[in-house]
Amino acid sequence: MPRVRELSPYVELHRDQWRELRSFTPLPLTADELLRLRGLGEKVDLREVAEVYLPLSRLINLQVAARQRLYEATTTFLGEDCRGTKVPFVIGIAGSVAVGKSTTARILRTLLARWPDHPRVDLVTTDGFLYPRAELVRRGLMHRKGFPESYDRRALLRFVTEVKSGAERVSAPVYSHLAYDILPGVEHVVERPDILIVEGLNVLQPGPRLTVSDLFDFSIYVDAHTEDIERWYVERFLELRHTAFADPASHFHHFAGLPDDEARAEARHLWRTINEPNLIENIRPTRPRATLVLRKDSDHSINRVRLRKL
Ligand SMILES: Nc1ncnc2c1ncn2[C@@H]1O[C@H](COP(=O)(O)OP(=O)(O)O)[C@@H](O)[C@H]1O
Ligand SMILES: CC(C)(COP(=O)(O)O)[C@@H](O)C(=O)NCCC(=O)O
Repeated sequence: MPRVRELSPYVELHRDQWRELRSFTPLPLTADELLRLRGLGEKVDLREVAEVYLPLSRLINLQVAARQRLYEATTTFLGEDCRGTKVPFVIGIAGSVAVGKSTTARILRTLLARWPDHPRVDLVTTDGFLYPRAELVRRGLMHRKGFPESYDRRALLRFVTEVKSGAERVSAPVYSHLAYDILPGVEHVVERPDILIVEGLNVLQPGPRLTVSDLFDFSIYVDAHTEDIERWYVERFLELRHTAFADPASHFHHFAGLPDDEARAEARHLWRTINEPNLIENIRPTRPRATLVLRKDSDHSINRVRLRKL
C-alpha cells in the first residue's frame, strides 16, 4: 500500500537537500566581508552562506519578480497604468533575542543587493520603534522591553506602509543599546528601496487590526532550542563585558567588571525574567506564520529549513 502523505502547507528540507536548490547562483561574498556581517558569537562561514543563504536568495529573487506581476494584475483590474511603478518587496525576520536574526538579516541584505534586478536593499530593526525610555517608565514597561506592548506598533505600521506606497523618503527612529534608549534627533532614512528587510522579535505578531506582518511579501523565523538560545545569550553577555559594556557610556557599564559567576547569574536572571517569557508567550507562537523557518543546531549551524509552499 502506498503511504498516505500527510497534508501540509509546509515542506521540510535538510541542509543537503536545500543546498541543491542554489542552482547556479554565484557566491558574491568574500570571507572578510562575511566577518564584518557576523554578530558577536555567531559562527556562520562561507560554506553556510553558499549552502543555506544562496538558495534563499534565489528563492526571494524569483518571488520579487512574481510579486511585481501580481501587483500589475491588480492595477490592470483597476484600470490603472502602473508602467514603471515598482512596489518595494518587504521581508520580515523574526525570532528570539540572541538567536542571530541580525546576522541573518545583514547577510541576506548583502546577497540580495548583488542581484542586478534589485540592487537597493534596506534594512531596519524594530528596536527603533520601542517607546523611548521615559515613555516605557510611564507605562510601567521597563521590564517588558521587547514585548509587543513596548513598541509603538502604529508608527511601525505607518513606516512600512509609507515605504511600500512608494514615498520618496521615509524615516525611522534609531535605538542605541549603548544609551539603552531611542536617540533623540537621529533617524534612519529609507529612500525607495527595491527590497526592505524589517528585523525584530515581534514582527510576525498578528493583531485585531492591520499589522506590519500583513505587509510582508516574505517572512523568515530564525529558530533554535530554547536551552541553546539561553546559552548563546549568556555567552554573549559575558563577551559584551569586554566590548560594549566596557564603554563608560554604556548603560550596562556596571556589568563590565563583574566576575564570570556573577555575570552569568545576572544574564540568567535577565533571560528567565524577560527574554524567555517573551519567546514563549509572544515570539514562538508566531513561527507557523513564517514563509520560511531556519532551524539552528546547538553549534549555531542551520541544518533544517521549513518552507511554506501553499
Ligand atoms: N546590551 C547590548 N549592548 C550592545 N549590543 C547588544 C546588546 N544586546 C544585544 N546587542 C547586539 O544587538 C544585536 C541584536 O541582538 P538581539 O536583539 O539579541 O538579536 P539577534 O541576536 O537575534 O540578532 C546583536 O548584534 C547583539 O550583539
Ligand atoms: C532591543 C531589543 C528589545 C530587541 O529589539 P528588536 O530590534 O528585535 O525589536 C532586545 O535586544 C533587548 O535589548 N531586550 C531587553 C532585554 C535584554 O537586554 O536582554
